[in-house]
Amino acid sequence: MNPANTPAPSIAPKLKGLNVYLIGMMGVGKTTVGKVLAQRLGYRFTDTDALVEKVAGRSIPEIFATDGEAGFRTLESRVLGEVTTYRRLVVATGGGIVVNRENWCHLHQGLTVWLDVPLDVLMDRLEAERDHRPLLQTAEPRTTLEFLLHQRRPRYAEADLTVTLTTPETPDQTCDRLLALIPSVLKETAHSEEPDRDP
Ligand SMILES: Nc1ncnc2c1ncn2[C@@H]1O[C@H](COP(=O)(O)OP(=O)(O)O)[C@@H](O)[C@H]1O
Ligand SMILES: O=C(O)C1=C[C@@H](OP(=O)(O)O)[C@@H](O)[C@H](O)C1
Ligand SMILES: [Mg+2]
Repeated sequence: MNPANTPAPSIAPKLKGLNVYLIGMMGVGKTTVGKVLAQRLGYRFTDTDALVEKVAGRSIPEIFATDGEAGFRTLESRVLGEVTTYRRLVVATGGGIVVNRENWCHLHQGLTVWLDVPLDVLMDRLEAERDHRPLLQTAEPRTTLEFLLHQRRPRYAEADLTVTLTTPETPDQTCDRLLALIPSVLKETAHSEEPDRDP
């Protein structure tokens, strides 16, 4: 296992340029862990939420307010399609990206990783950040989160890898466990090496 913050040079070549897509509920740490993972792999990091905001020129709450969830999902699918034309990316996705079946055509081109974190931990983490998550602007955010997780769990379970948080750990420790699991799902012959393309 790698000590925290050290690169993982032996894993990156095994990925042969495949993008890594982090999926899971709001608050599981896709954005936070994704940044660390990219650093460790020597990959670039991107976040579909940030790309949606850039394309729209508005924040996610503003997009939901003006165009509704449907408008947001259209933009999200579009940026995901664009992201998949690049290689060597760690991609933090938005929690609901798994719901649209067509998005899986893109996600399945890379390695998908479900970060699974208990609901209580999610609620604690999201308490101070609910303003940034329009879907949690309800009278009973915990019930909402529980309902969404129930609906989405079968989709998240389609990931190539699952990393479940059982005890509190840092994003680096989550990365350690994830990096250790990656070789188990990579076939030696899968995906030939191709040169990088500039964005
Ligand atoms: N391993 C962790 N331990 C404690 N807090 C974390 C951890 N990972 C993420 N967080 C915190 O949880 C919140 C949500 O994390 P974020 O990366 O935005 O999740 P997501 O992108 O999955 O919605 C942030 O405040 C972040 O600092
Ligand atoms: O779960 C969802 O449907 C959403 C999750 C958010 O991203 P995070 O999962 O990064 O919070 C963001 O895409 C949007 O608010 C909708
Ligand atoms: Mg995020």
